[in-house]
Amino acid sequence: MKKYDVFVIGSGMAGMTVANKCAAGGLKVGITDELAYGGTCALRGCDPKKVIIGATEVRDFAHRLKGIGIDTVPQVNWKDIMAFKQSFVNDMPPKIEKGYKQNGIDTYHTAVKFISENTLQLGKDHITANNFVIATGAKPRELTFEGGHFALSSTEFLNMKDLPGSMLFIGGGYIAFEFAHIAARCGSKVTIVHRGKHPLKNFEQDIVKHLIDATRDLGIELILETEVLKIEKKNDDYLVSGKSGETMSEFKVEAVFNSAGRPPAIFDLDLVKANIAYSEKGIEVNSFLQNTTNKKIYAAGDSADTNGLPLTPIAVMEGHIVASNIIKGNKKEVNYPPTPSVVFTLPVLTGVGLTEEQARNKEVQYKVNYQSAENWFNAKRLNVKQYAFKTIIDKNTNSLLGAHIIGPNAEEIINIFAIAIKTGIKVAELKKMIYTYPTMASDIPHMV
Ligand SMILES: Cc1cc2nc3c(=O)[nH]c(=O)nc-3n(C[C@H](O)[C@H](O)[C@H](O)COP(=O)(O)OP(=O)(O)OC[C@H]3O[C@@H](n4cnc5c(N)ncnc54)[C@H](O)[C@@H]3O)c2cc1C
Ligand SMILES: NC(=O)c1ccc[n+]([C@@H]2O[C@H](COP(=O)([O-])OP(=O)(O)OC[C@H]3O[C@@H](n4cnc5c(N)ncnc54)[C@H](O)[C@@H]3O)[C@@H](O)[C@H]2O)c1
Repeated sequence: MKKYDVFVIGSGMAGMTVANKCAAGGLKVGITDELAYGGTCALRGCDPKKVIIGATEVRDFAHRLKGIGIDTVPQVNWKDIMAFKQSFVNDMPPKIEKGYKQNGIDTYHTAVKFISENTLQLGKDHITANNFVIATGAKPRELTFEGGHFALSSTEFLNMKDLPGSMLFIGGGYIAFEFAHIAARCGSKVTIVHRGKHPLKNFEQDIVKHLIDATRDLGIELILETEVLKIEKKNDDYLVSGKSGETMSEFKVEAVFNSAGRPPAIFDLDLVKANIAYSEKGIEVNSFLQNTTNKKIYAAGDSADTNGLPLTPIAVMEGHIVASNIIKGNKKEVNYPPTPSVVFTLPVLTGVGLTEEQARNKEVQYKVNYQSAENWFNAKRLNVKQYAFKTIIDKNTNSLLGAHIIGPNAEEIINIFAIAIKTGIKVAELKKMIYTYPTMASDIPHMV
């Protein structure tokens, strides 16, 4: 039986970070993944999505300036942008595996299961290790209603050879909004069906309202307070049934996508055999990211039940903490800085720190600046309809508690607000900074 100091399950951002750092720290490391090395972000998430969005940004910008400087709005060439996207995806797995080999890491390509507290079944082989790291990420929620299996995943969206003429997204979260905007700008007729009253429920709802307007302006049908309960195949189409109160509604589309959430990918690992405590949210861990019941086990990224958001930078951060605790003993406790989060629609929606509702529920005196900035120079020169912000300021310390923006380049600007919250810089100081002009950042002093 092969024995390792550390064996990592899952080669996404979390697993890769742990494996490379532990190997650099002199430990004997093995890693396995049931899919190609690279994980969700690089192969079927953030990166390929962002490459495709590049093309839709050109179309969106041209559309805004049509008749005021631009004559024709270009079409997105789906096949070409998909080929460009694929060039990034194809590069990753061999590059990552080469890096592992150079670092002396043993590489495997098999799904694993625990057979005891310190043994894994890997194909026909057994492997033992002083520490195991569960970094298996998350998978699309299984849709258990009738015909749920007809719904395609976000991965299948990112691999579509041709764009269907119409499509429906189940659930109104990140994936639905981002992919719906891509598809609508590439010419598909899109519907989003969300069960709750408020889509993107963890974002500042006054800012989400502007995205709802922009989404409907784009021609996307956004159906709220409706739960999808059935999908039927009707010749080449799908009939999707939803329920809102006592009212049933039906939608006929060429493709249906499952954007109903992503639970942790831990339920096939036979965790009980290894005495590993877990919940629906992931592997249960203490502040060192070590499992609460089996001390040989650590977890990082989307598969760990932590207070960190299921986002790439958090997976990387947790990976570093796990590696450090394995190498040097439990010394580093996880402590999440203010985490900016982005919905890559056009316009971009983003936020960091407390929402107004969260501030209300805390014992803190705060003031709110909420304003539409559609008449500001930046909105007018770019001809954007949706540009708005909400900042929440602690009245006692005069520092920022939260910032929420929809508008051009908001995905970049929000990082400045994240630094402001983390450092506790006074609003007066933030206002006194010199910002390049005319840029989106030059609006910051007027937002606080
Ligand atoms: C469509 C989409 C878009 C996203 N966009 C963004 C974004 O723009 N920004 C952002 O910050 N985050 C984004 N995310 C979230 C981000 O991708 C994840 O938070 C991040 O990839 C988590 O990294 P991880 O290492 O925990 O898991 P993963 O990257 O999912 O890696 C886990 C790996 O474990 C493997 N695995 C699972 N089970 C087993 C098993 N039993 N045996 C062996 N291997 C196994 C999987 O094959 C996978 O490769 C997006 C997610 C999706 C789905
Ligand atoms: N830009 C980004 O950072 C980014 C982009 C994409 C995905 N992600 C990550 O991926 C995760 C999963 O994204 P997601 O969009 O699938 O999930 P999500 O959790 O953001 O949203 C899913 C929504 O679907 C609703 N829903 C579930 N079943 C339904 C049904 N039968 N009918 C109607 N509505 C239903 C839920 O109420 C929920 O609000 C996110 O939590 C995020 O961490 C991040």
